[in-house]
Amino acid sequence: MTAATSESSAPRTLVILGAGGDLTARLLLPGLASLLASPRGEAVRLIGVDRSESSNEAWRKRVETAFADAPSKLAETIVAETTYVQADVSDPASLERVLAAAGTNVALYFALPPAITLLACKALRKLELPKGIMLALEKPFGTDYASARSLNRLLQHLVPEEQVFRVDHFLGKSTVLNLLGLRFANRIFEPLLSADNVERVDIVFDEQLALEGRAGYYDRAGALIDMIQSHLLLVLAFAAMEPPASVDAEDLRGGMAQVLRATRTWKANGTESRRARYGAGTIGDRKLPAYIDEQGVDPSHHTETLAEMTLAIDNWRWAGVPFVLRSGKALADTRQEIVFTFKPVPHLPSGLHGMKTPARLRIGLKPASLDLDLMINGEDDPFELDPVALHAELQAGQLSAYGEVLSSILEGDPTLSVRGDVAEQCWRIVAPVLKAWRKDEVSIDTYPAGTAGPKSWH
Ligand SMILES: O=P(O)(O)OC[C@H]1O[C@@H](O)[C@H](O)[C@@H](O)[C@@H]1O
Repeated sequence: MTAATSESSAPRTLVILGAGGDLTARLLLPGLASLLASPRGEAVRLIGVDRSESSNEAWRKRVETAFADAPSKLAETIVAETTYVQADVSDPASLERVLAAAGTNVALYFALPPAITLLACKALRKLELPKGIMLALEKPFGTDYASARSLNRLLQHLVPEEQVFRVDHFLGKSTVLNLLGLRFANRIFEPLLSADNVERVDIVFDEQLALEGRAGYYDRAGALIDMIQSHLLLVLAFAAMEPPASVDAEDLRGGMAQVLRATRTWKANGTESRRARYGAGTIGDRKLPAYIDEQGVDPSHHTETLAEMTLAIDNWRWAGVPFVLRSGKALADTRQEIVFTFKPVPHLPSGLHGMKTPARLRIGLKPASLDLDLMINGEDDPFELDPVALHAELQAGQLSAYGEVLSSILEGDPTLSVRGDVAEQCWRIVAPVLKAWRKDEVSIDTYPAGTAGPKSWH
């Protein structure tokens, strides 16, 4: 695997910019703990950086609390040694202090909103960076195609591409990575996965979770940018890419870029897309207000909480097959899967009857599972077809998705991070839909929270 290594053999120092934030507490620190407690854990130094005044002691307590669920010797050492630096990351002098504290073998994790990450990168341009420094950036990477391109250009001035980690935790999900083994290590599915046999592909990520207090971020993003522009397009890349020669960073990311470059909205103007927003409702025993009544939401943003878009892939393998990507919040069920629906057989022998559902291959993202839906001869009337499902439950990986992502950053292996051109392609693909929505060419529907979406969509 391609690995950007530092010459120093000192343990890597992970510097979290935005240490006081929600992402650090909810995902990064628990992810780090899961990595440290696994056989892949290695010694690492940790420095927390934020603009608010705090102390080493208070920061240590936060780390200790976040590590509580996955204790390990390595975690104990980190807690004992970790330090906190108060700094304004947009100020070069402050960042210089941070880098001085970090030493030589450094990974800088920007756990910050995109606008602040941009300011921090601009400030870094004024400094001499330690050789081999890794820069890890959270999604969303830019706010559109143009801003993603200019952020990429800025990063190019800072470090070589293999030292940039555009984090998308879906690439760390064992269930997404399963696609590679399933497709490329078994002869039985791959030859079938093409326009010759597949009628459509659905990539669905429906959640019961609602806004969960994230208005500050979500009300500007919405379901399309939050889930489809980033995560689901990467899942599509894994589901549709050509078999790569290897799974190293060059081949895998090259394969993803190639298929995404061939991907476009089904209609050039993006008006085949659909969007909706939840109204008041109940999920289980949780009563939810309408999205627009959630705290911090500005109704004038017209933010959607459910988005669907249909894509075409203009290449030999997939020409004419619709890929339907959909994700929403506050829905009745958690349905998170990739479904390949196969075309009808060329000829059903006359006399065999009762063909109800097409054959389907379903890959569950949460929980990890594999299903093959088939029609076979029924028990009573041997010429009557009945549906049958072959079902396998798959083991989820030992590491959380963030544990996997952090492991690759600490090892300096960019395979599971988003390459710059891939991030740009993802923005290019959704651009017609964003434009159509801004111009109100696609109406915004509503659905009561806790239902399967707008009635008109069924
Ligand atoms: O199921 P996971 O791994 O938490 O991923 C889904 C989450 O992914 C995040 O990136 C989105 O911002 C969330 O809105 C979403 O809920």
